[in-house]
Amino acid sequence: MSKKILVVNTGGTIAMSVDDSEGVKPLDDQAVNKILPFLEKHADVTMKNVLNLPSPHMTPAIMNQLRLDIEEAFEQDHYDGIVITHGTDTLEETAYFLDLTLSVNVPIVVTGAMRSSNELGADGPVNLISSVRVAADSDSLNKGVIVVFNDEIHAARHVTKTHTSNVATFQSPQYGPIGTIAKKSVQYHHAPLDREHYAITHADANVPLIKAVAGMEPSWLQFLLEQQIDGLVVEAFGLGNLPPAIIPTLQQLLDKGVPIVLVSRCYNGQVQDIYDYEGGGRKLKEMGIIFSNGLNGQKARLKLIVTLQKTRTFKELQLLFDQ
Ligand SMILES: NC(=O)C[C@H](N)C(=O)O
Repeated sequence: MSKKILVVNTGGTIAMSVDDSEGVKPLDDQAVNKILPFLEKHADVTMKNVLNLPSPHMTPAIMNQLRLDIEEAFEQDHYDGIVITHGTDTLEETAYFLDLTLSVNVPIVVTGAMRSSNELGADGPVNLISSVRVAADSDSLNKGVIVVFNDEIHAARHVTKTHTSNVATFQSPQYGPIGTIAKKSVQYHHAPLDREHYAITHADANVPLIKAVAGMEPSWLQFLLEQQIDGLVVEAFGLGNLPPAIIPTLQQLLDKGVPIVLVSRCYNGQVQDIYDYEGGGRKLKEMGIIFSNGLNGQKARLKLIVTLQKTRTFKELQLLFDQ
């Protein structure tokens, strides 16, 4: 019997077309629907157009609404798997947010396209067919939310967009893909070891992300002191070190009870409390800054938005960021 798969469309280039001036725009009617007849060979597919957004318009609040829409659709009708089509710019963020929060125990696949629907060599149709095949494969159970793109399967926690235009843009720099898609089969090589789930109600915490650069001025960060923020993520240098000039600003935020999560600008490795000079990781740890374990900045921000609903205590947040 063929598996029941729900395809939830949210927009992105997969649902856009290129015009004569080479501008790419969202289509009124989602182009993804045209792919439906090609999916039916692989599963019993239902399509729902829930949004038609370029993914730079995505917000954590919209991601949370998407989670609720998926949970509601799943309650109404039991599906064997769910595929979400999404713009690639923030695809890793929505995939990771859903990985942390979605309480649906079937394969969840996120996909998209780098080339618009009417471009030669459009990658949307093949990515969508691969995603339906992966969602319908029982080996895809218990892998967390996965991203299927360019014949590869990636864990939401590790995948990131690495190229502005190449169809092989999605990579997991630290660990590689967890599986590949062959002409006739789906093959997993390994599974993500750590799975986390947080039951949340909303996703509206105000958490900015800042990136360290050489010669950073404290005045650039004045806005952090002037507005009410719930948390902060800082992309530090290398192993987790910062310019000493910004430390007093961070200390003021900590004194106000604002949790600060540290990640690295490097896309491999983890931040660690090693360097003992001014601004070095060891000093940052002593100040109470929370060290993340290998998440990139944009994902650490989402994890902080989610975990702030559980606790605001620095020590407890550190335990959650150790996972
Ligand atoms: N390839 C894409 O989907 C990029 C597009 N700007 C988006 O994220 O909506």
